[in-house]
Amino acid sequence: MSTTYPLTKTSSINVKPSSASLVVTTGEPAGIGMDILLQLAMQQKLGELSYPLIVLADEAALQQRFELIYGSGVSKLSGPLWQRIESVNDLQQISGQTKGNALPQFYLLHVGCAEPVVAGQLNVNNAAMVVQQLQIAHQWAASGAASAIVTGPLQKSVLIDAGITLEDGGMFTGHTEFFMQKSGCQKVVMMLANSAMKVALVTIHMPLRQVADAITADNVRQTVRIVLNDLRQKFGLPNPKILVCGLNPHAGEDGHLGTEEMDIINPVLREFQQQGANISLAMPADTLFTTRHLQDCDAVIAMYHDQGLPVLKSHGFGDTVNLTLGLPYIRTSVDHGTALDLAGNSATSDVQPSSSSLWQALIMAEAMVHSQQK
Ligand SMILES: NC(=O)C1=CN([C@@H]2O[C@H](COP(=O)(O)OP(=O)(O)OC[C@H]3O[C@@H](n4cnc5c(N)ncnc54)[C@H](O)[C@@H]3O)[C@@H](O)[C@H]2O)C=CC1
Ligand SMILES: NCC(=O)COP(=O)(O)O
Repeated sequence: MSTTYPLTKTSSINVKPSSASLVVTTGEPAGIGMDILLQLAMQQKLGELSYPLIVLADEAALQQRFELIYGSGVSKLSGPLWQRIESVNDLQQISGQTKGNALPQFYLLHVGCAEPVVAGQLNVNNAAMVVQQLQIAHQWAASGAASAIVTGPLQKSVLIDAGITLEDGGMFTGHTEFFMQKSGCQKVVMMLANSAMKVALVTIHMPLRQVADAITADNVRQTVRIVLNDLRQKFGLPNPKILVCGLNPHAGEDGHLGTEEMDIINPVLREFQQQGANISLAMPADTLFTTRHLQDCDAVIAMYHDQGLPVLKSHGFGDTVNLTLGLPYIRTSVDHGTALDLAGNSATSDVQPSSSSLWQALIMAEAMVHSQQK
């Protein structure tokens, strides 16, 4: 039997009795972000979360994506997928209404695209809507109206092509830098985590040619400080063991293959060792990432993006979480990009929710909110 549209409902609804909520940005509208959210909703996963989900997306694009993936007649739909709200305050106002209707899987705040969305086709004219989602999410999290931000993937290149910049006028390089600048932080750390390992980065989105110059004592020191602090506070590890990659092959081979380890990285790491931190000196990255070293270590600090992340993703692409350490609020994200080749493709509709990075990012954000509320 098929169920007819609309998928939203406008009558009174219940929300879970909590003041906490997770705000989800769906990111690039032509990409896979909305698809994965809809899959989780269709598989009744989102209702398992302890906190209501407020999703930022263009409603027409969301409806259209649903039809592309599932067709226009759906037999599995036992309740509304979403309830449209106009502002985060609506969640508080509707929380008292209990008329016995089934809960929606999520609450939708419509953020309109300038032009119709075509799955898989980037449109520079819709880039402003992507950044608008980030601005709303930041405002809500910074004001405490939302408890955490969970981001879907965006296409950095289309934002750059649209002339969108970071707060300081610099190139739009990613969510991490966007939220850092919006929050007035001087430094945050990108960490990716899965069941095999956690990898944090000293430098994030920059050309390889600039990386060596960005490995300064101050940068390494701030990275280690933030990682230690957040492993203690967010992951409940009172004395985490951290291994640190060198920058150069063989960690510089005693200065014959580069001197950053001797001159910059190790002096900073010795400061932390002297303060009692369980942290290594710079190790050759190729052998650091072996089972013997990884099995009893809590986190790895890598010097640059493609030193650490390919190893991590080879152990769990699709169920890794990207999180930002050092922000004044919780922010988790998917590990994958916009996957334009998969957007709107019905073949993705049977993805296993437990192996979805968005699901992992949601449950990690939920666990962090929960531990903060204790
Ligand atoms: N969190 C974010 O906003 C991220 C955004 N990006 C951005 O995404 C854009 C595209 O980047 P790419 O390097 O092509 O990476 P990508 O992750 O979009 O795609 C790489 C390959 O992985 C596949 N793939 C991606 N997600 C998948 C999923 N959930 N399940 C199965 N297969 C999946 C794609 O089909 C493609 O073959 C870039 O603009 C990049 O900056 C990349 C990583 C994270
Ligand atoms: N490799 C992760 C990535 O590029 C995502 O970055 P961000 O948008 O979370 O800053």
